[in-house]
This record gives sequence, C-alpha cells and structure tokens, in this order.
Amino acid sequence: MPERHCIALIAHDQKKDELAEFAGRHAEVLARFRIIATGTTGGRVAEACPGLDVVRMKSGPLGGDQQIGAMIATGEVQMLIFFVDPLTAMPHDVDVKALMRLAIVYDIPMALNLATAEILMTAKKN
Ligand SMILES: O=C(CO)COP(=O)(O)O
Repeated sequence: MPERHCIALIAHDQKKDELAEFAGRHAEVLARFRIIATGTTGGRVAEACPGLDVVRMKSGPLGGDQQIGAMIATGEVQMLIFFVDPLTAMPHDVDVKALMRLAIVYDIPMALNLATAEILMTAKKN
C-alpha cells in the first residue's frame, strides 16, 4: 500500500478556534492523510477530531515551524494549512517566513487562510 500523503496543520493563537472548527468539519477528509501539527495547534486539532491521529511537533516559537519546514524539504509533507494571524507581531516571524518559503520552493499546496483551505479540502474530497 502506498504511504499516505501528509498534511501539516498550524494556526497562530488568534486563529486556533477557526482552525479547530475547520478541522472538525473536515475530519473525514483529514483522516485519509497523515496529520502533523505544531504543538499547541495539534492539541486543539486532536480535541476537535476525536480518533484522528495527530503527530505533534514542538510549539511554533520553540522550533515547530522549522521542524515542519524540514519535513517539506525532505518530501515528508505534501500540503500545508497554516492559519496565519496578520495582526500580531511574532517573536518567531523569521521561522514563519522560512516555512512559507520552503512550501514555495518545493511547490506544495499552501493555504494561509480559511477561504483557501476550504478549496484545498474540496479538491481532496474525491
Ligand atoms: O506559532 C505557531 C506557528 O508559527 C504555532 O505554534 P503552536 O501550534 O504551538 O501554537
């Protein structure tokens, strides 16, 4: 059986409710993939989707974004859904930029807001 593709889920604090609600609504589609997430986001996603196996990396500010970036570079992550807070300054802004940069370099689908994430889920439904 081929290895399941992997989706990375991340949300900044002000966007975690939105991502948890999104994940809960799309739990069935997400269950077909390997799911990884940054630490705190992963806890929220696991709560919203009982039974979904969520592998949690470190929290974003402590290196989680970089871990996921490395997994994009090694081909282990094929899609990034990252609900970004555009209104709050982040101490780890450089890590966020580096992660987005690698998603562009390796040309994986990357949703940075709810509207785009919905389109990606529709694309993955069938
Ligand atoms: O800060 C983040 C992404 O930049 C998210 O990290 P957490 O999911 O641990 O809050």
